[in-house]
Amino acid sequence: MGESIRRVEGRVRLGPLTLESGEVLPEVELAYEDVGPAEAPVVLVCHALTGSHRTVGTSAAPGWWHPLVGVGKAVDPRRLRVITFNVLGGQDGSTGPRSIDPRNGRPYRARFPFVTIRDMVRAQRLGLIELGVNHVVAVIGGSMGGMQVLEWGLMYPDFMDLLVPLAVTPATSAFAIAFNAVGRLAITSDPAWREGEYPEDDPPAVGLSLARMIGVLTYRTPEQFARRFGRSLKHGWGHDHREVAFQVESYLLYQGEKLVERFDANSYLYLLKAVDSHDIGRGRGGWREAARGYRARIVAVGFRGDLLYPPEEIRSFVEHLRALGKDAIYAEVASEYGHDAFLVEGEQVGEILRRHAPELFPDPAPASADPEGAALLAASRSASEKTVPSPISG
Ligand SMILES: CC(=O)SCCNC(=O)CCNC(=O)[C@H](O)C(C)(C)COP(=O)(O)OP(=O)(O)OC[C@H]1O[C@@H](n2cnc3c(N)ncnc32)[C@H](O)[C@@H]1OP(=O)(O)O
Ligand SMILES: N[C@@H](CCO)C(=O)O
Repeated sequence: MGESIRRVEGRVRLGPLTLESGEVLPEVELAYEDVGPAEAPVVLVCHALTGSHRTVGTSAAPGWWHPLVGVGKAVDPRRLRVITFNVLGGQDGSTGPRSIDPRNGRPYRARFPFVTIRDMVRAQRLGLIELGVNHVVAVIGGSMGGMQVLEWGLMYPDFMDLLVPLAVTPATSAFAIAFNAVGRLAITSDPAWREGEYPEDDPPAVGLSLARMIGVLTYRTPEQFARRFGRSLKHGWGHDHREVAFQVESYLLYQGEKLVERFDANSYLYLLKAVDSHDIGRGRGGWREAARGYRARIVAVGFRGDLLYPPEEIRSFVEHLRALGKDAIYAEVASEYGHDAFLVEGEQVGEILRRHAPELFPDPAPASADPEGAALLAASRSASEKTVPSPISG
C-alpha cells in the first residue's frame, strides 16, 4: 500500500466461545486485516471458502478481492476502513483444525467441533468489539461470505447500514450440499487423510485435489470451458485411459494441485460443512419468516450461470423482501465465470455499489496520485462483460 494508507494484519483473542451446537471452544483467536484510516467508516468484508482475511493485500501480493477492494476501486481504503477476519474454522491464523487444543496440547484436526455460519458471524462480532468497532456502514461478501452477510443482518440487525450479499441464496440448496458431500468423500476416502491425522508435509493430496476439481466444475460455466479449451489436446491422442489428453483435464488437475499447495484438507472439510449449515430460516420459522428480521438496506447481486446459487433464487428472495416492505434491490451480473464471477468481476460489482450506494461508494479519486495504488489497479483483471440491469433494481 502507499505510505499514506494504514494496513494492519493481526489477531484478536476472544477467549472461550460457545458454538451453536453447544460445544465450547476454550480459546478462540481470529486473524484479521484492517486497512484504511482508523477513524473512517468501517466496511466489513466476509471471505468465501478458500479466501482469507487478506482482502486488500499489498502491491507485492494483492489480496483475493483486489478487483473490488483497493485504491481506486469501488471499496476504497483511502476513505473507508476495510476489515476482514479469517473465518472461524479457517486455516490462515484463526482458530481451526490446525490450532492447538489447549485442553490437551494437540492440534484439533478432525476433533475440531462442527462450526456454522452463525458461529463465524458471532466470532466476528466479538472480534470487531475487540477492535473497538460498534457499528459498520456495510457488510459485504460472496458465496460463503454472502452467507455470513445474510446472517449478520439477522443476528445483529442494527449493527450495519447496508448488507451486500453476492452469489448466495437464503439457504444452501440440496444440489449444492450434494456437491459438498462428494468433495468431502473425496478427501476422507483418500488413505492419506488418516482420519485427519496426516502430517503437514504429507496431506491427502489426491482427495483434496479431487474435491477442488469437483468444486471448480460448479464455480464456472460450460461456456467458459468451451471458449477456453474447446476440444484442444494437451498431448497427442492415445488410447490409455490414464493419459491427460485434453487441455481441460490438464487445467482441472492444475486447479486441484494449486489448492493442495495452499489449503488445509481438514479446514476444507469443516468449511464445506459450515456451508451446508447455511439456512437463514433454521430455528426462525423458515427463510420467508426469517426475512422479516432484516433492518439494514440490502443490495443483493446474482451472477448469470451460477449453478450453486442461481440468480433467479436470489431475485425471488429480494422480491420477497420488497413485498415485506424492506429496502432491498437486486442486480445481476453477466459473466462466463458463473459463480466465481463475484471474485473476478469487481468492476461490474463496483458499478452496482456506486449506483445503489453512492454515499458510501462514490466514483473513485484517480489512483495515479498514488503510485502503489496505480500498481494495484494494474494488477486487477479487466472485466469484459457489462452489468445487466434488473427490472427490480431501484
Ligand atoms: C487471487 C488469489 O489471491 S488466489 C489465493 C487466495 N484465494 C482466494 O482468493 C480464493 C478465491 N480465489 C479463487 O477461487 C480463484 O483465485 C479465482 C476464481 C479468483 C481465479 O481463479 P484462477 O485459478 O486464478 O483463474 P483461472 O481459472 O483463469 O486459472 C488460471 C490458472 O490455470 C492455469 N491454466 C490455464 N490453462 C491451463 C491448462 N490447459 N493446463 C494447466 N493449467 C492451465 C494458468 O496457467 C493459471 O495458472 P496460475 O494460477 O498458476 O497463474
Ligand atoms: N472460488 C471460490 C469458490 C467458493 O465461493 C473459493 O475458492 O473460495
